Formats: sequence, structure tokens, C-alpha cells
Amino acid sequence: MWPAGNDSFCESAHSYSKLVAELDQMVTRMVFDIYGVERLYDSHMASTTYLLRCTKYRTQKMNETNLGAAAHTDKNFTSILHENQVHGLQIKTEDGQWIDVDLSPSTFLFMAGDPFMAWSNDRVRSCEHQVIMKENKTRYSLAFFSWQSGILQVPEELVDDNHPLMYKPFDHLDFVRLQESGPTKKCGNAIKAYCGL
Ligand SMILES: O=C(O)CCC(=O)C(=O)O
Ligand SMILES: [Fe+2]
Repeated sequence: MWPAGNDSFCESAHSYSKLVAELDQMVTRMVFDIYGVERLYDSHMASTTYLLRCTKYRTQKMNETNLGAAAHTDKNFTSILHENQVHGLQIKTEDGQWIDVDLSPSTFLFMAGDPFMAWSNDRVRSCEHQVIMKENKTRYSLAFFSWQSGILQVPEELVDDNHPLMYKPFDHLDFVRLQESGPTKKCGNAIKAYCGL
């Protein structure tokens, strides 16, 4: 397992990932229950894989502004963020305002990505976010992402007269591959361009 020779880091990363995966499963189950699609939970989880990304944000140098992460919505299904006590994360509200999200040491932020939004027929919205480094300290964040293999499609329970079908069935991993190479990488409507009706 990477990184060879750093057993203690490996063990910590692995046990952190196991715990956060449980959190992801718990929240995902709650969402499935709330929307009345519990029947799909087990097969959904059987197609889920996870990735832990550890990011170090260095302090800004003179004349640098807005160092961090550019505004985007996530292309994975779900994300769980955790940070050291150096803040910088901002999310965009429905009315277009950027607000600071200063996470406490015990906070784990759960966010839906674009594929979650499409699967839910726009019931659950993906969240636009960015990182702006404001403090003169190094920031570390742990981002735990879930991915779905196979074809995702809107459950019939989430389609009715008030919520007409908005998305064709789609291949999450193919969508991600296209994002990596394509011009729409940061575009919040990329999923609509990919499989919207
Ligand atoms: O570092 C953070 O808090 C956010 C990271 C992020 O948005 C991402 O990796 O997609
Ligand atoms: Fe993100």
C-alpha cells in the first residue's frame, strides 16, 4: 500500500477512510429512506468505490490573491470534507452569495456532487464551492469521494407530474473521464450537458 515505508500514515489514512465510509453510507441511506427508494440502497452501495484525497494549501506569497481551489461542483457522487483549523472553504447559496464555511474540529461536511443531482432528478442539488486562502497558515483538507460504477438512472419514485424526468441514464465514470479531458471541467451544468433531457 502507498506510501511504502510510512506504515503509520497508511494505517491512519486507512482507518480514517473506513470511518468516513460508514458516515457516507449512513447519510446516503438517510437520503434513500427519505425519498422512498430504500430498495435501491444495497445495489447502490455494491457499486460504490471511495477515494481519499489529502490536500495541502500553502500560504499565499506576496502579490498572490485567491490561492486555493477554483469554484466548482464535484464530479463524484458524494463528498465528505474535513479540514485542519485553517479555514478557507466557501459555498454558494441558492441566491448566489458566497459564504464562509469554517468547519469545527468535529465537523464533517457532506456534499452532493453532480451525479447525485442527476440521479435524484434535481431533488438534491450539487453544491458549488471554492477555497480561498485568507489566513497566513498552511491548510490541510481531507476530501473523501464516492464513485459509482455502472449505469445510474433516476428511480421511478422520483419522477412525477411535478418532477418530470430531467436526465437520461448515464455512466458516471464515463462522465468523469470526459470532464478530465473536456472543456466543461468546472462547469456546474456539465451533467446536464452530458445526460440532461
Ligand atoms: O479542500 C477543501 O476543503 C475542498 C476540496 C475540494 O473541493 C475538492 O477536492 O473537490
Ligand atoms: Fe470540491
